Amino acid sequence: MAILQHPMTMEIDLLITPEWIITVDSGNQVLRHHTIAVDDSRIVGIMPTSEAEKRYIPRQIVALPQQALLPGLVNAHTHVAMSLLKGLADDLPLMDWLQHHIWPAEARWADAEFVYNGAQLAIAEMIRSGTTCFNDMYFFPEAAAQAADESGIRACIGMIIIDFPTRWGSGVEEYLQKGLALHDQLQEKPLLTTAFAPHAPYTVSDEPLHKVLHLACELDVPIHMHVHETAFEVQQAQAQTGLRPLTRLEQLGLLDKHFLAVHMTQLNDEDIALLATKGVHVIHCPESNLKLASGFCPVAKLTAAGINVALGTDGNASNNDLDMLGEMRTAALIAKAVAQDASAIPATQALRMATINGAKALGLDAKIGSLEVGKSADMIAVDLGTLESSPLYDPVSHLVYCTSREQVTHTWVAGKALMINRQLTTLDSATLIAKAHCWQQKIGETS
Ligand SMILES: CSC[C@H]1O[C@@H](n2cnc3c(O)ncnc32)[C@H](O)[C@@H]1O
Ligand SMILES: [Zn+2]
Repeated sequence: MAILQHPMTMEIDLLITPEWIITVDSGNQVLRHHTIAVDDSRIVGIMPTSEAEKRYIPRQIVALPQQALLPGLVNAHTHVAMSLLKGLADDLPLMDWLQHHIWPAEARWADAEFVYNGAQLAIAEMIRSGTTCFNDMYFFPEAAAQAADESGIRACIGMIIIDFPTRWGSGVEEYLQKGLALHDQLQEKPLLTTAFAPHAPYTVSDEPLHKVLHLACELDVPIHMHVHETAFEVQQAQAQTGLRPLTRLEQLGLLDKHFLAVHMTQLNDEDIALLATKGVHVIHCPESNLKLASGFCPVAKLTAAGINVALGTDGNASNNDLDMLGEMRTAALIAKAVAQDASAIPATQALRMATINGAKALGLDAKIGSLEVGKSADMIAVDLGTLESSPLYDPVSHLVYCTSREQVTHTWVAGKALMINRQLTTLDSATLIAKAHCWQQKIGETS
């Protein structure tokens, strides 16, 4: 028997009707009484609910009467495996923390299993706090890639370069060769991309940077590096070479729209003009910068100069969480203090930094970063009907200034639900906690 259908009806995977849709498109729209339609991993429609109900025959319907639906958060700089070192060494400045605590611990413990277990733990924390894409820099990137692939999260995996031998390899040539092999392998993984990740100006010499530049151009992938993180870094480079690190990178030809400069707490007006002219992306990690007392990134000045500023948590050993909602709030608050201007980085701008700006930095903005027809369905739902969120005049204000990560109820990547009503679908929390305790016992005994 033929079933009569509306002439325009279409079978699709999923219809979601939240209380608010925060698009983060160019108009920063906040829509009510609207529904989002998803099919085959992509957003196929955003329209008034009454219209969507007529137009689609969904295989699944999700009603979110208290929630805001927004693009998944993009953590544009992290070291996922370092979740296993969370709280191991606190209250120290960067170089003391790295040289006397973190590097020795990594030399002892950071093998493939450590990276795989740490990455799983971090990915679970990120999915639970609304991050749908992360940009990583760490040894054994193939283990982080495997954890990301199995979990269903989107990730940009760093092909690291550092001048000294580590458990992952004997030096630059081996790192490059292993990184390129991983890049080839990941071509068949639609959610995984790669970036070159030379560690920092003080740990990577000119020759490897030349090679990175050449290969990054050939493969058309971003380059991601810690730069101008502390005053000491800049002073030491000037004393040793006569050049500020950023000037050296410019002379090497690295600065362009493929370059992601992480931290950037030490910037003068000339540096800012250079970044703007070259189209460099700045990745701001305010909580790591605060905890290590590294300095303040002048985000309001960078934004005013037209520079794309995205947000990262940095690793769990310097933050000590991977909470992008919290990072967004810290970024908005600290920008006002640094600029001595309460209007610096308003809530809409902070939300863009945590979403579309991260997507732009990673070269993924045609795919993710906003809720628009044609983009991948990387989305999160946040409960704004809680006591803490009441009353509510402006959902974007609440998302930035008064929402905790426990209010994230659902997380989707490419249309697949990775968390439903706070239950992870691809990872088992109890197993991850047990594994973390095993590592804690091993590492704790020796530190
Ligand atoms: C080459 S793998 C990444 C390497 O970076 C270290 N690291 C973590 N956080 C920071 C930071 O804020 N500045 C510099 N280096 C950092 C991490 O421990 C790995 O050794
Ligand atoms: Zn870092």
